[in-house]
Amino acid sequence: MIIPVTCAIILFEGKVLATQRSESMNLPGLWEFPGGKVESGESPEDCLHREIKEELNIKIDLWDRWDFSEHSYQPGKTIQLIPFLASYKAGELILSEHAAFRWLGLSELFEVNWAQADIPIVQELSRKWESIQKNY
Ligand SMILES: Nc1nc2c([nH]c(=O)n2[C@H]2C[C@H](O)[C@@H](COP(=O)(O)OP(=O)(O)OP(=O)(O)O)O2)c(=O)[nH]1
Repeated sequence: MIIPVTCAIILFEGKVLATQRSESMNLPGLWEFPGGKVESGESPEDCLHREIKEELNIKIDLWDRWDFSEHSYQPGKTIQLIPFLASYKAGELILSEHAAFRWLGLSELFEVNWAQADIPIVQELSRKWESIQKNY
């Protein structure tokens, strides 16, 4: 089974938002880009706007969609993580599900314990960091 999950790489003032999964979530304590499972009939973009509003109470603008990263945490169940580059638009950040958040700069990207599926995305972000900062 492949489970499509969207996530937002949210940029603001030269940093990127990372959120820590709480004890009530799967993969507790691990860090991720916020987002969630795509519901049936929903576009990845609509899913991301909905999840970000629910989880963080903020609005974002979506930019590029990046290639997905796949990881199987359990046999027979593969997470297909679909990343979108995004920027913070409006609203006060209030966590409703996560345990914590951090705005990370380039040198801090690997300070947190990322969920496995996120690691290739964080590596890509690190490689593209300078050009991304020029464009967004
Ligand atoms: N949102 C998100 N989930 C991720 C990331 N990396 C990663 O492995 N995952 C995994 C954790 C979960 O197994 C799954 C997403 O499920 P979720 O629990 O966040 O999504 P959801 O709120 O729609 O799910 P549910 O509680 O309604 O079942 O994908 C990531 O960067 N962001």
